[in-house]
Amino acid sequence: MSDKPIILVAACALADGDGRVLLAQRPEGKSMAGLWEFPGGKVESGETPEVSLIRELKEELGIDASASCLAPLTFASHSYEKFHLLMPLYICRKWEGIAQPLEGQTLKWVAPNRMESYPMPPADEPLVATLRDLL
Ligand SMILES: Nc1nc2c([nH]c(=O)n2[C@H]2C[C@H](O)[C@@H](COP(=O)(O)OP(=O)(O)OP(=O)(O)O)O2)c(=O)[nH]1
Repeated sequence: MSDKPIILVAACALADGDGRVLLAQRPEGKSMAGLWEFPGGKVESGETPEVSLIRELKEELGIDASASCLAPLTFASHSYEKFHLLMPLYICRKWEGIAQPLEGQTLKWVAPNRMESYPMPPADEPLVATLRDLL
């Protein structure tokens, strides 16, 4: 049993033609500031994870993705102090536009075997191996 709320966050590994993935560094002032994460965010009421992710990719990066280009990859299930995070991670290899840091974040295209140089939230650490196997 857990009395923590389950927070649903949809996230995406955007993968370029060289097998690199886009990481975003959480800005100062946010929880877990300075850590590198996959773009995405909380699924809001009335949204599917895919609709939420398409909205977040537009808001955070200015790119257009379609649901048909979001493939389920893996997920994180991790207990933080105040909530339990359930985070489906999609992979997307095709989108329109060029990713830009529209919300004060720093962006970096990183090969999965170099991700240990980019500290990530604890929930994300087990996900990196799946990316390394795939890309
Ligand atoms: N987008 C994203 N969020 C992640 C990842 N790993 C991880 O633990 N998270 C957590 C951080 C946040 O607590 C939550 C995402 O919330 P959010 O993106 O909608 O909101 P936020 O950054 O303003 O977060 P917060 O201030 O409410 O903590 O999921 C990840 O790889 N990508």
